[in-house]
Amino acid sequence: MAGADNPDVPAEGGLVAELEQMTEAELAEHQAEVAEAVAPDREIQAEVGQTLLEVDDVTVRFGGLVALDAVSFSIRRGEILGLIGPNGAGKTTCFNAMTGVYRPSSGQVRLEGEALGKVSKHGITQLGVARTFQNIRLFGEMTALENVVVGTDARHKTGVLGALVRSARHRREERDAVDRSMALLEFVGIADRAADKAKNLPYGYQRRLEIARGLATEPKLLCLDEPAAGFNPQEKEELMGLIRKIRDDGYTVLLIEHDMKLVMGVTDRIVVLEFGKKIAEGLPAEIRENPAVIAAYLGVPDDDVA
Ligand SMILES: Nc1ncnc2c1ncn2[C@@H]1O[C@H](COP(=O)(O)OP(=O)(O)OP(=O)(O)O)[C@@H](O)[C@H]1O
Repeated sequence: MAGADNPDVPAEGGLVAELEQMTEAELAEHQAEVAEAVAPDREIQAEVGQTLLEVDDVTVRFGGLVALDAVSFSIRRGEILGLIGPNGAGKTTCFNAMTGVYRPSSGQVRLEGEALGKVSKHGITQLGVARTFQNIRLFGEMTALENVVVGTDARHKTGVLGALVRSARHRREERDAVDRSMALLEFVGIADRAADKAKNLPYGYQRRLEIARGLATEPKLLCLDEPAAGFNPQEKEELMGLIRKIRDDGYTVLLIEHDMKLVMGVTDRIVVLEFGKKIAEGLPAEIRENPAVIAAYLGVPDDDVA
């Protein structure tokens, strides 16, 4: 496995120094190579705008509490969809119903037309839905690079036997995984700390590492649960740039976020939940003017809104 002694991992600062010495043309070519490595599945771009995932009349109950009440919406390929609503509105429950953590009490979630009701959490990841968590969940004792390499496992084709005998395919997959993981770390802007243990990374780096790990599974849909929590305004600005870059690289993104400015600034469309029900759906400009949304947020300070 990759690690501090692995020759594939550049020495701290090595990559940054290398990039600084490149001409503009070399840098552009290098960035195109990184983008290609990050999203190898280019065909997804051809289908931008088609429905990727449908939440169809989904209800989730916890005993007597209806956390999600007959909610329906679609996520289209190539868009950044914002899922917002006051505290307790049902956003995380919706994420959990989409990613197999909870099973809907009724209704269906479908990915590319395939019902996910009986698919395991791992199976849903393999079908192409990745997520990050409100509370960061990294392998603290592993390096940043190793955390991302682990994420690529969802795509490996070699079975246990192939891995045990270290077949040629297994070795190639391992090499490709390290290369792609390095490209992902560079893509999210933390390649200079690839060899550091995750637990020793600054908070903002850990959040970016979670995103890199999600992208490592080559998801059709990347779900981000409050990725800007705890960020200062400049970090939020940079995160918005990264989320746009992910979308521009061909991915589809679902975003739960508490910061209204960030949500309005980065999303293509927004779905609003309140008390488990969908109360609005539309373009950011429409949502901002929507009377039901304004009423739902009345009295909620600007930076506590999502
Ligand atoms: N596992 C659970 N068991 C019981 N009730 C739950 C569970 N998960 C969520 N709930 C309840 O369901 C409702 C919706 O919660 P959810 O966490 O989905 O809201 P949210 O919009 O993500 O809120 P926040 O912005 O505070 O994270 C809340 O009333 C919550 O207390």
